[in-house]
Amino acid sequence: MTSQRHTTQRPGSTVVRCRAVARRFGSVPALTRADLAVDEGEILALVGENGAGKSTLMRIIAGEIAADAGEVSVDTAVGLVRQQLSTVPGLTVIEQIALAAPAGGRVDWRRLRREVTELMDSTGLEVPLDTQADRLPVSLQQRVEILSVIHRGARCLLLDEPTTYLTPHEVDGLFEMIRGLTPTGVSAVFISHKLREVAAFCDRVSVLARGETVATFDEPPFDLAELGRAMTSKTAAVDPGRGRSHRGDRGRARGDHDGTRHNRMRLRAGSALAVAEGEIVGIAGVAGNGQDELVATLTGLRRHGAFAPVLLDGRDVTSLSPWRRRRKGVRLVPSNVKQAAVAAEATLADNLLTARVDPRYTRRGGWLERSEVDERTDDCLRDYGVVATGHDQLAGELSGGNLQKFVVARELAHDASVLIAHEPTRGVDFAAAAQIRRRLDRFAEGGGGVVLLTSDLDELLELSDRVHVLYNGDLSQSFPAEELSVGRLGELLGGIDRGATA
Ligand SMILES: Nc1ncnc2c1ncn2[C@@H]1O[C@H](COP(=O)(O)OP(=O)(O)OP(=O)(O)O)[C@@H](O)[C@H]1O
Repeated sequence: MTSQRHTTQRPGSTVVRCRAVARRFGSVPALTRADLAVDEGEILALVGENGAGKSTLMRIIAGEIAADAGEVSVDTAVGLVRQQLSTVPGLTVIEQIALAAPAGGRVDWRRLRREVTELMDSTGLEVPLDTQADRLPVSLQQRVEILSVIHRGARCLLLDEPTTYLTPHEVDGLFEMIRGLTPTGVSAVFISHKLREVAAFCDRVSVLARGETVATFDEPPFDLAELGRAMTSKTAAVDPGRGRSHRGDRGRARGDHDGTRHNRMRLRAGSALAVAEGEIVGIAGVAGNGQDELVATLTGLRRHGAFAPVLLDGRDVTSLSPWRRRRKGVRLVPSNVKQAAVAAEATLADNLLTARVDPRYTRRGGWLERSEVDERTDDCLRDYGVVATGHDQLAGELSGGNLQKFVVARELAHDASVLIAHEPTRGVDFAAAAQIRRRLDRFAEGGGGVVLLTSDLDELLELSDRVHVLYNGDLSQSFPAEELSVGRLGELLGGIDRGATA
């Protein structure tokens, strides 16, 4: 497809320009012909399916990696907020920001603190400056990165999915702040899979598909359907099964196993949370209200008294290690897949192997059946449409969304009985998100139990049978999902009228 660009006269000079940029990683062509122009004072959205090359283009503009071909000119100070967090273990937030600050002699801590406090006031992005950054929930770590880049004096912000961990309120705050800066000539490139955010906040949209710029939309309002079509224009047909499933229909299908809902398999935290076979139990809550603690307690990573004991199949498994729980079928999609679910330097096949306990992988005598592992890995990649070269590719080389799909595939593969899914569609494009939702649904229909923690309220209501609200470390009673709406959930999330806590 030829690149389409409808130019209009815009004020402000162009501060970043890329023409016909190409870049390969080994045999993988990440970019084939990317064009991009960012003008002073504008917010440009960069959209595209998982693996389209968005992050690669940002890394080239930021000077982290070089292009193989094409022209790149950058006439301003750019600051990249990466998809993957770069929190340095052991440092406090203010130390982390000092580390990223422009070099030059000793740090004037007083001044730094004053500047960052002012920045927090003006952006509404609050963080505790004296807390160790790696102990903060990922949502706050993301805020630290954004503050750090702005504090460093970047005039063109390259924001690679900066809103994945932010609440809608924080997203509003972030854009209000950037809008406040644009009259002074600051510009931003904003990568997001949430087209609603793109439509609400951006001046222009550039679309990448399979490494090539296929369209640029210059005038809001943007036609989201047309945007979606441009994004998928170079890939196979979008899955026709996309769209909402209906809880009622699904419930009936599940009940039809044999007319009853089995309680054979249960995971239970205290008396509050119980997940039966065939059930998806949603946990709603603003990040930082105890989600990480709940997930850690359910999976055995840590024990938080408020949620223990944990029962599986009616037996107390509170003292079982995460590994032994895995052997009993408890699986996890963590909220930060890249850091917590894979070894980036290992191949996908090795990542499948180390995460699973499967007798099929060993011959008699304990020898590893390598070809079986490789085949299973390729099955996962194929089933979930993961863009990868094959089982031998290193996990760290996958794009963010493709890695997410791989981890969901791995965790849901055979022998899973309970899945703890924490933001399972984070960072994936809309077609892949719909596919992951269908897989969760199908897993439940097949008798699995799912604990779903997601900040996407539509997703929560679409998938869950019942919903608990987590607020300030307390789980509410559960509400049947069909009695809830996004508006009602919003009230519950804010702690208004939460119903009795269990
Ligand atoms: N360091 C690397 N080594 C090998 N392949 C890579 C590397 N970085 C990126 N790729 C590949 O380049 C392609 C583009 O990746 P990129 O991360 O730019 O996509 P993206 O559009 O940002 O995707 P997402 O929306 O999933 O974040 C992918 O196929 C990816 O696997």
